[in-house]
Amino acid sequence: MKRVSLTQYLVEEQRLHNTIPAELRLLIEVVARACKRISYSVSKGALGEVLGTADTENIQGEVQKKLDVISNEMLLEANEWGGHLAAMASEEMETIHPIPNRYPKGEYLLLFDPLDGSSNIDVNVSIGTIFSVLKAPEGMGEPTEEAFLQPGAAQVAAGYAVYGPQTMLVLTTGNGVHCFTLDREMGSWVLTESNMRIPESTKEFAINMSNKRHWHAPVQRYVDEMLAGKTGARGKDFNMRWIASMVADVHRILNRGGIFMYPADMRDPSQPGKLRLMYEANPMAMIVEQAGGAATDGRQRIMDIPPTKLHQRVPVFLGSKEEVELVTRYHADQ
Ligand SMILES: O=P(O)(O)OC[C@H]1O[C@](O)(COP(=O)(O)O)[C@@H](O)[C@@H]1O
Ligand SMILES: [Mg+2]
Ligand SMILES: [Mg+2]
Repeated sequence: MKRVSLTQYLVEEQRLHNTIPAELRLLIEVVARACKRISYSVSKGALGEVLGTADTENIQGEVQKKLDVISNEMLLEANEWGGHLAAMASEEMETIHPIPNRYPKGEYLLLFDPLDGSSNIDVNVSIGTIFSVLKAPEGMGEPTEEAFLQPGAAQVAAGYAVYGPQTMLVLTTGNGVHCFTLDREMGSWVLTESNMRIPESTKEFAINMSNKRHWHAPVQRYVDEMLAGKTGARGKDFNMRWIASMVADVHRILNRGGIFMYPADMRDPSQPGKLRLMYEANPMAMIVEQAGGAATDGRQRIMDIPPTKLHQRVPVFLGSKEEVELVTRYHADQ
């Protein structure tokens, strides 16, 4: 197999398609380097004293795990002096993190969920890092939170690293979705799959079924019809998977199809769903669409939602196109 490294891929992509200016390439390489460091920490587990809680809460009132904090620090530290960013924002921080004045600055904004799937850290199940890159608005001056409030359609790059049996980096810069596997001996990311495509139809769904009693009618209807199997309205049997790490669930769907759902429910109208628009839904929506799938909040395309705040939550339905369109239609029927 001819080995193509992440750097070679990025340089070649710019040469052929002009989609990755040097600044963006260097920024992606810094993020990938930070993910490599996170991967090494994750794999050390108890030996690296990285498991367990940090005894702190993040802005969303969630108890932080040590690895949430460590991964956040690694991403901040790596990207602060890279010279390609104006500011960063993280699921784990209350507000934005402008690049300190002692470092050179650039024209991009970086958002991340440093450690996705926190509940799986201590049980040795796949977890990940999700990131999204925006261009700072022209003439922004000092970075503000408002500068980050751009719809997902404005993303110039999005990706995730999954720390599983293998560590992989899945990336899009708007020209397909490509997967790189970490070669631990060489310390490099190697292109192992180009132009990933999500099958349009599927027989597999992912949802936290324990919330069923709280769901709204369209989601009840959609899932009930799948559960009814061959003799029900859908005329086929469905299988279910729920890893409880969005990164790992989306990675499965990218590889073999399926629909992933984290709907809003009737518990707390002030919290429409669990997942965050800026750090989870938007980057994953860009990846899924670039792979031929679809991503909605049940009513509209996720990437068209105008963000109103940094830590905004949204309902998420993403994956194989036919299924996402069907559950979105059920919402419209209501
Ligand atoms: O605990 P639940 O309800 O199954 O939720 C699982 C979902 O929560 C998340 O873990 C939220 O992400 P964080 O771990 O970054 O907070 C998703 O990765 C996952 O899909
Ligand atoms: Mg997450
Ligand atoms: Mg997280």
